[in-house]
Amino acid sequence: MELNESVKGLSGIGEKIFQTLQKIEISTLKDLVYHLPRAYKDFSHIKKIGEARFGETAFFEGKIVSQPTVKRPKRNLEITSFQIADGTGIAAVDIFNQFYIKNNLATGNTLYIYGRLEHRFGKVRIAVPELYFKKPEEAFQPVYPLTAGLTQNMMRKFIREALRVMEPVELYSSSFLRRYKLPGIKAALKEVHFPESAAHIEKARERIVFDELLIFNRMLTLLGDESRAQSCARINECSVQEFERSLPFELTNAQRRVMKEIMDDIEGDTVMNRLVQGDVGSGKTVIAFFAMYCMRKNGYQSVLMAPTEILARQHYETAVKLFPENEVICLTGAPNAKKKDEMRQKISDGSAMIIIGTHALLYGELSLKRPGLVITDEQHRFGVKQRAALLGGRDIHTLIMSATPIPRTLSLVLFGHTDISIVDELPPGRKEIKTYLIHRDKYDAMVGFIRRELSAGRQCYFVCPLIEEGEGMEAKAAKQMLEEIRKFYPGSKAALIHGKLKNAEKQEIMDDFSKGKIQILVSTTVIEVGINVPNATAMVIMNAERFGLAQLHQLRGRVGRGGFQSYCFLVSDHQEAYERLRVLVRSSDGFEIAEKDMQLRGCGDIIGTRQHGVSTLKAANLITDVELLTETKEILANMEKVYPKEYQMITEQAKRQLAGKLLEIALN
Ligand SMILES: Nc1ncnc2c1ncn2[C@@H]1O[C@H](COP(=O)(O)OP(=O)(O)OP(=O)(O)O)[C@@H](O)[C@H]1O
Repeated sequence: MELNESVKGLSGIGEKIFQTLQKIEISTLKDLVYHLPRAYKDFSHIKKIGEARFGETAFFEGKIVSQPTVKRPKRNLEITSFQIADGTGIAAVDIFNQFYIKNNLATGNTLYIYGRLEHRFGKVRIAVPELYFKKPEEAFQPVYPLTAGLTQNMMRKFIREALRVMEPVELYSSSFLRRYKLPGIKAALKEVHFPESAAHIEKARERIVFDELLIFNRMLTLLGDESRAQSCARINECSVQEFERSLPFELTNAQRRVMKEIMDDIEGDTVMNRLVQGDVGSGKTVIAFFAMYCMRKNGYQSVLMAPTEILARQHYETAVKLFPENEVICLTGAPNAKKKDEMRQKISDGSAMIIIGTHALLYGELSLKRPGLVITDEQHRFGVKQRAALLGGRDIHTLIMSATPIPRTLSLVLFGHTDISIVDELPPGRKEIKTYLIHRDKYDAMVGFIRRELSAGRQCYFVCPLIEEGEGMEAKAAKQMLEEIRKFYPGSKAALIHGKLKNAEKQEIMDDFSKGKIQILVSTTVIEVGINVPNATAMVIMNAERFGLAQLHQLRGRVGRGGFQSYCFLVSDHQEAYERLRVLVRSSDGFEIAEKDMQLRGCGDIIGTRQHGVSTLKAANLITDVELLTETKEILANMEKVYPKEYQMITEQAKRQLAGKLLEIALN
């Protein structure tokens, strides 16, 4: 069978199981054999009770030394207890409701138990025990990520069967495999699922990660490597000093440096392709506006693509302060058809110089008279070239703004073909945001503290997390929060903003909040990126344990944007999350926090990868596999010459995955 055939052809997979498998993104044989174990049970080594550490999960062998006793503390619950000994120690074992096993237990029988050794209530015990009457044949048993309706046994059976009937495609020649000390793909897939030894697992996983990262690197070069086009825009008249005179503040040195870098780019002969990274509140927006200012000064139009409508509006408000109002256009909300036509007209006849909108609105709709620059955010960079082309040609400058700090080692790989500017300085007068972990006992004190902030004229945010069960629930939780808050602070005006509201409603609430007509904004995470209300000084994040650190840092960055001392309260009753959350209490450095977050949770959320582009990585972790990431990047650099056939194969794979991604983005 072929790799991309449906798993439906496998024995045991009918329509119902097929649908269940799809929930964990398995439709084809390829998906199935690349559904890798998240752990292995190690049966290769029998651990002695006397030698295992408490807390260690291991495989034990012992004889039953006490007559099993049965208790029924509740209806439907039966606990069978006994002890085993192996010459080095004795451990107690409890099993629940496993009637079949219970009947086979007798003093003197030998048992194999896989479980966690614990010391509780004065006794050594084996917790979560799995009992075997015979030693399992395999040395390691894979443990797969599952969903309801699937069992480990089923997965093992399906994967074994898939490996038997299909022939994986080998991307490399034997000399390539020898050169990089890699096992063949067939062996690697077999070993990653049904390994003979720990060393085999490591080798097999490395091969699979190697492929993923090589293809990933190729995807990045495909996105970035077309030799830089000649720039169409002739820019020679712009000055940082002159721009600065139109601002209400002095620029920081970092801002000036980055603006200078942009100027050098756009005054050159080839198009700019630059990423601006900076921590929350470091003042990236003004840098974007400087680039637009240069374009306008030289008669070219700029397009600013914002990730949300609220942000597009906010940028519009800033833009009209810096540019003549009739030259700025904001394509958000649903202006009536006549207005829309007028806007299109102004864009195509060149009287609109600054065009702001969301990605969706700007996609494929416009024809610009003199396009010069497209500014987008980091999450939407995949496909930005395609969009630039739609807006009028590939010789347009692009500037990418990153709202998420990405650790340097990683950004060098991810953005290897993009120039990077870092805004590594905050505007003067910013005070560190004081961050506290709030347990239920302290909640009232926090409520009182915020009351004082409100009476001093400040504003605050209360953020409720997205609740898994669906958006309806999310809105409900936030609504309850709003009621509660109105009771807490009867003298202040509070409003609720969430994703289900109409854009015009959202906009009105945001406007009222930024003008100070509303003092308390209760919100789901719609406020996450970019919102800028300098008078807001307190950020309360409910159920903080549900958020990633990088996301919390972004949320926290909504306060502390003016000169006032600001506060962030992470409300959580989940003590087990405190260690992770303390990273935020200790650090205000977005780069450090992002790195920690990636180590703890993988990279998905950080670079917006789950939705946008890198979800092709299943086995690889961009932080822990960073060495292999760099190595594959180096291999790729010479591969076309030395291993042209392999290069071809990798390129095809990369193109196929990229096409899928771009389609996904276009449809979003
Ligand atoms: N040099 C400066 N001096 C004083 N204030 C500044 C300076 N640069 C920017 N600001 C102000 O700092 C605030 C934050 O700037 P901006 O919104 O550009 O941050 P950002 O880097 O985009 O942050 P985020 O990623 O959180 O959206 C704004 O109110 C802006 O007007």
